[in-house]
Amino acid sequence: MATFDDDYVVRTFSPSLVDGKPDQATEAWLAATRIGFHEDSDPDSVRESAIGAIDDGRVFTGVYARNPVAGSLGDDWPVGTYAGYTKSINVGGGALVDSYLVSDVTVRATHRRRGMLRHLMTDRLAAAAASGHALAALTASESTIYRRFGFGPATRKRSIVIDRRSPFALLAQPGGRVEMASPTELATVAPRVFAQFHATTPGSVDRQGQYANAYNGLDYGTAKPDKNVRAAIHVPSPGAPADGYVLYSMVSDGPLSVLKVGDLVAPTRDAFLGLWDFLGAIDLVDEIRWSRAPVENPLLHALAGSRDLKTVGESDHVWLRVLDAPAALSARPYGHDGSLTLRVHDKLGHADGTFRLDVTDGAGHATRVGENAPAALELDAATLATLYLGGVSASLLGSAGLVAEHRQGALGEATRMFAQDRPVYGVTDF
Ligand SMILES: CC(=O)SCCNC(=O)CCNC(=O)[C@H](O)C(C)(C)COP(=O)(O)OP(=O)(O)OC[C@H]1O[C@@H](n2cnc3c(N)ncnc32)[C@H](O)[C@@H]1OP(=O)(O)O
Repeated sequence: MATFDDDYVVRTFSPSLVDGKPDQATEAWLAATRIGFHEDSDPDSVRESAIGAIDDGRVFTGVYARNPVAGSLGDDWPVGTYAGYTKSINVGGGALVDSYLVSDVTVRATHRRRGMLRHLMTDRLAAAAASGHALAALTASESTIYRRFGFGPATRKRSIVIDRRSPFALLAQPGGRVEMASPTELATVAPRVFAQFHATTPGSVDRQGQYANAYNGLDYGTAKPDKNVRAAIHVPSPGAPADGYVLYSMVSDGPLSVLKVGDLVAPTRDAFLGLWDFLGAIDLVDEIRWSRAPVENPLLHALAGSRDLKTVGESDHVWLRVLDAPAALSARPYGHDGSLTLRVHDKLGHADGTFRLDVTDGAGHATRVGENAPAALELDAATLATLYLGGVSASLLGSAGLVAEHRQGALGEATRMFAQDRPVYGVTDF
């Protein structure tokens, strides 16, 4: 029986431009990912993706058929694609951990279910672990694919709709002031505000280079002027730099006039409430829709008419993967002191073993201990990833049947230890 290597050759390379355009390998790789995600091959989008990928330091991996069928897409078009790069993740208390991000995973329909994803994921995660990454992360197209590779859902997002046909009023008046901003102003404000959000929000993933398009009033994908987008900034006091911003646009949905919140980044209470006060004050709006709302949303509690806010969807957002358990567990701060021994099962091996976590004055120190050391909790690598960030409690994961408690009270202890002092949330799509 033919092996993977008989049929395919795997090439890993850095994307590059020649005379401002993606070189042949880069262009073919990007065009192939667009087939996988049902996106068009607009040359502007392909160029912008290449520029963004270079800015991020992405490494592309392509799987190429050794014997392509005559007349099929060119030999330089991969039948499988995969990208990896490094960005930081806030793991709590302002601790940022450089993590290995996985993106653009596609396998051509004519080559699927032959183990190509498994081959790529196994090989690339091993390389990421060998290069010293303690964590990997991705956002998933489907929720049933990545658990088998040790990824667990770590942050969630909500889609909300606010009925603006009822009066919009906040219970507390925010400080500071909101004004509409020009795209040029936003290009300076947005990266700084996001950096503040990223430094203070557990679960935040640093943003990729292509976000600069949105900050400049351009379409994220094509870098063409986005004529529908509007921007506003929040300023905490006269003359102070802006500490929050929102990008939004108006769309029609049948008879409804809808304000769509595109990107709202507000690291402070006043910025968050001030920007919402502004959005709620815009006339000729029937609904406000926001698809990146936090699960623990202050707006629900801030609204006088809280029933006007409806959650219309919720899903997993960032999936984490622990590649080095002692390093990852030692990197984040903890809400409660204590000691826990965790037995972790990991089919890919990276986080497999028994680990003792000691927390003193909120600082964690984790070490690998002997396989036979008595463990208080037992879980698989995907569940460890979910537990790690603190967005889901150990007790809840225990109730879901994902953590076995071998010492009475250990689930409660882990719940207190892993709790974050701020809601776990992120505003980066990658
Ligand atoms: C991080 C990201 O980029 S998310 C985006 C992922 N890409 C997409 O959704 C684009 C469209 N889909 C595809 O390109 C492909 O179908 C992929 C990448 C999802 C799967 O690629 P394949 O090469 O067919 O997967 P492969 O044959 O290696 O399967 C590996 C395992 O995952 C499972 N699997 C693969 N696809 C799916 C799926 N859609 N749902 C559930 N399980 C799946 C397989 O059953 C197999 O399980 P096993 O090894 O435990 O028996």
